[in-house]
Amino acid sequence: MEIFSYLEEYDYEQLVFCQDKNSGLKAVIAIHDTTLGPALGGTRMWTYHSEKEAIEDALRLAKGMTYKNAAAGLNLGGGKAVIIGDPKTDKNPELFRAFGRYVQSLSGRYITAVDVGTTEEDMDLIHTETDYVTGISRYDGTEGNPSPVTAYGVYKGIKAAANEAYGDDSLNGKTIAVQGVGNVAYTLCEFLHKEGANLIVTDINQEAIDQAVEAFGATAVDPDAIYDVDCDIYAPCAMGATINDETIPRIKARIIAGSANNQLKTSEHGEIIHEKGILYVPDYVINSGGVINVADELNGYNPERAMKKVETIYDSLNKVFEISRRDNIPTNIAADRMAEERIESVRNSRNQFLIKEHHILSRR
Ligand SMILES: NC(=O)c1ccc[n+]([C@@H]2O[C@H](COP(=O)([O-])OP(=O)(O)OC[C@H]3O[C@@H](n4cnc5c(N)ncnc54)[C@H](O)[C@@H]3O)[C@@H](O)[C@H]2O)c1
Ligand SMILES: CC(C)C[C@H](N)C(=O)O
Repeated sequence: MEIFSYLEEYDYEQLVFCQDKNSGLKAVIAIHDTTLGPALGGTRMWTYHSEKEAIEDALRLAKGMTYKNAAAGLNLGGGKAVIIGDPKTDKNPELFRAFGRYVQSLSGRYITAVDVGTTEEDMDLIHTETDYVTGISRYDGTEGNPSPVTAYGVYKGIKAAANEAYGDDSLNGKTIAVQGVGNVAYTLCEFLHKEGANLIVTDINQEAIDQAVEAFGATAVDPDAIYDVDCDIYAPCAMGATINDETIPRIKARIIAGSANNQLKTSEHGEIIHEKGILYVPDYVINSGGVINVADELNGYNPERAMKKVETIYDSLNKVFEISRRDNIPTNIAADRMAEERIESVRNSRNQFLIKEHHILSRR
């Protein structure tokens, strides 16, 4: 991988390598674009098979956050961090403190949060070294964990998609195949079950499957079988790139809508499913509830205000569907257009020199 040519191709601003021998920290922070404000995005801890895989993940996820934050109407840019390691066995307080010091060294250009493999407790440890962290436990009413709010936004987004595809947003009687029943998807299943949807679930963790079967009367299938099931909606809620050449011919759903980041292996896969008549709900729009929630901490957390903003995911998706229909383009391209227009309009209005720019964090 030629790093500088990759950064240039997708216009990344900064890539930071963080190493601390004592704690075993090996992390990468990627900052994609700070036109709209400081880059906000979570920290993922994962057992990457290679350093290249970790760098690529950080870069792809950071770009996704630029689009997510822009589409959600937040005054924030996009960034993401990955820590190389097994979240079950490689965590220690010093590792997160060391990581926190690297976040602090960026002076607010990057603000971190929870992602796969990290928790509110980890954010608290990071917070001992830096203020540039959200999702910590001191905020009343949130518990710091954005997953339930993300789940609510995904639920609203699935309803918007049902309305677009079927002319009615009720999910009663719809069969929904949920891939990965972790933090977000378990709460999502609660909403879907309450509304009368039939659930098919899978996970690589048998305990998570058992819980969903027990609580929601879900039907369990093996991880690879989820692509073959008869369903109305496929909800990818585990890792990315599950919509690819191998899986598309197998997916029978009319709608693809879930919480996972970077669901499409490449943008071209969005075109292929569009041509097949599958309604793809752009991941970074439907799963923006969590970042909307933690971003509210930057203004002094107000749960009602945060939830009101999360409700707007329904309307944002309607806008995406409208652009897609109007211009006859895939929904992923329509969402990109919406986000890029917002970034460009701010970029163009920021052409005056200011001695000291106003900073979103100045209110903290
Ligand atoms: N937590 C949030 O607020 C939030 C916000 C936006 C996006 N997301 C994205 O949503 C997805 C889920 O996040 P989460 O916080 O629920 O994570 P999580 O780790 O709690 O849940 C993921 C689940 O997927 C399972 N899984 C992993 N690989 C699998 C596979 N191949 N097949 C089936 N199951 C598999 C895991 O065992 C786990 O139960 C991630 O892609 C994350 O980036 C999360
Ligand atoms: C809470 C967010 C800042 C991070 C979250 N994992 C996301 O991808 O949106």
